[in-house]
Amino acid sequence: MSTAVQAQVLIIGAGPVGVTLANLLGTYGISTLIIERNLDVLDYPRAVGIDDEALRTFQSAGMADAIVRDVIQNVPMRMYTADRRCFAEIQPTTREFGWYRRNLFSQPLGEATLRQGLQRFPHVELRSGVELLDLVQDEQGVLATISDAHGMQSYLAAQYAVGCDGGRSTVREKILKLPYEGKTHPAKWVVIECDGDPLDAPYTALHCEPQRPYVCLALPYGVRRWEFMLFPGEDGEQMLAPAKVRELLREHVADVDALNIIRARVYTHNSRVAGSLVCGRICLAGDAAHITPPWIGQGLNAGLRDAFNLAWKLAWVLQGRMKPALLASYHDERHAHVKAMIDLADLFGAVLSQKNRLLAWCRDKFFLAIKDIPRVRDYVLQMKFKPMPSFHSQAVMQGDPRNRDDLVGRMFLQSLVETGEGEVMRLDDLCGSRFTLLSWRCDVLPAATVDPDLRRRMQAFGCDYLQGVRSRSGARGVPLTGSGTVIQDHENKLNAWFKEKGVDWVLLRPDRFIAAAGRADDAPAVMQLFLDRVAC
Ligand SMILES: O=C(O)CCc1cccc(O)c1
Repeated sequence: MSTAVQAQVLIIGAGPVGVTLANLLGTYGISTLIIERNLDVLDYPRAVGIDDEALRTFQSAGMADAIVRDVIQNVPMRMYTADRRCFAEIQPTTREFGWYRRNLFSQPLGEATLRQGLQRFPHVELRSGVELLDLVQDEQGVLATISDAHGMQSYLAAQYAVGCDGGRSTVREKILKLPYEGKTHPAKWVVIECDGDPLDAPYTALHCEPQRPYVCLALPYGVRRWEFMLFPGEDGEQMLAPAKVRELLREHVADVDALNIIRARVYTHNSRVAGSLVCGRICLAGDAAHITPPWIGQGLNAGLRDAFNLAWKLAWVLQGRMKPALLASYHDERHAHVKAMIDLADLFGAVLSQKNRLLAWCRDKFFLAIKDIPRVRDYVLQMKFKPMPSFHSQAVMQGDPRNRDDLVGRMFLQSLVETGEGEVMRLDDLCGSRFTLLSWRCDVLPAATVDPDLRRRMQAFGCDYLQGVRSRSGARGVPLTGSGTVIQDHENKLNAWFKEKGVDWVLLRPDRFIAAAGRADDAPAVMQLFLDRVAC
């Protein structure tokens, strides 16, 4: 067996989270090796929901447009009472982060697209048919023992490893021996899919019928999915018999015998999170780190948030820009949010899959009674119940009076901006894989007064300076200049945001979270402080 440093990062598991992480690391210039036990992408859809934060993550990896080609965007979710009246609809109108908030995708197609994305990077390699046998770490790095498809064992060395190896993660269970805290819900569900969608129902429908709660949704390219709850005493495997499957569908389609059923599977809902997401040089992401019931379509999205949060931190540490201790912020920032999402999904599940007829009747009466109260309707319709990440960690600048703590740790909006060359583009595409100091209608780093060493430190840290101005400000045809790169607010959204928040600048991380924010005069001092805290 031979040992060589194979990569800066070793990813175990090439599911959607592992491959997204590899795409992001590839974008940041990090040599990455991703190993996967299976030879191919699994050919059946599991997760279906892709939200706006996930699309923003793909955008950062240069993959959003390719992914969206196979996505149904802006799909509502409706909830129905026991007697089939719609008592709530979720269809957010916001595109605050540049994308629709509720979208449905086909996981096998999405994964194939993400794998194609890896081919852009000579420094990223995917090895399939490879199983992890062991993983050890010391102060220098990690060493994996692997076995290939022929049973040949060898070693792989890397500086960091990330376990993206699913709910039954070897990295979490066998290597790190971490608890997977939470519960497995007692009810099993049968998931059935057919092609040639027989229904005209382009939304996700949650049917809260106590006699058998079920979910019905439309996936890309004419696939229709149903998920039926099973009752105690109903055997999952027996319910997959073709006659049983058609029996489940009989009252939901006109001609059940004409359906082309392409798959039927049994699954259980889990609500679990690993005790820690960072153990020295080994991290966990995706289902290896947490697992969420599907009710609010957040399982995969949570994993993609992990990838976005972790990728730049690994890159900055590996490139010697950021202190390695800052990697701990990955756990701090993700663990709390994941827990909040799981709790919300559990609450949805408990309310919507109520089997007690009296309680279900009370629920329906209650929701029907409040559904037309404008504030309630807006709260549900706009998905305001969704817990948005809000970080308090070492990787954001909290606790300095010159800094706006209430804005720090939240995701910044994304709008269209116009460059000096007149090109209209999404803000994130302009920020690229960097930190961005974005000022609004002022120069917060004027060359005449600001220590040139600060600009040098920012540059070395990987931070650019953009100066935002109102659209069509200045004289017609005269280029706008400043000590930063001047951009125009193409949609007037930055103007509204900065006006409402009352700050003159924000410091954006590569994952588009606000690391610091404040008034013009304070920017140089806060920037110095931030760099003192995080930079090497
Ligand atoms: O977000 C969506 O539209 C789907 C959410 C969902 C709910 C219940 C089951 C499931 O597989 C997905």
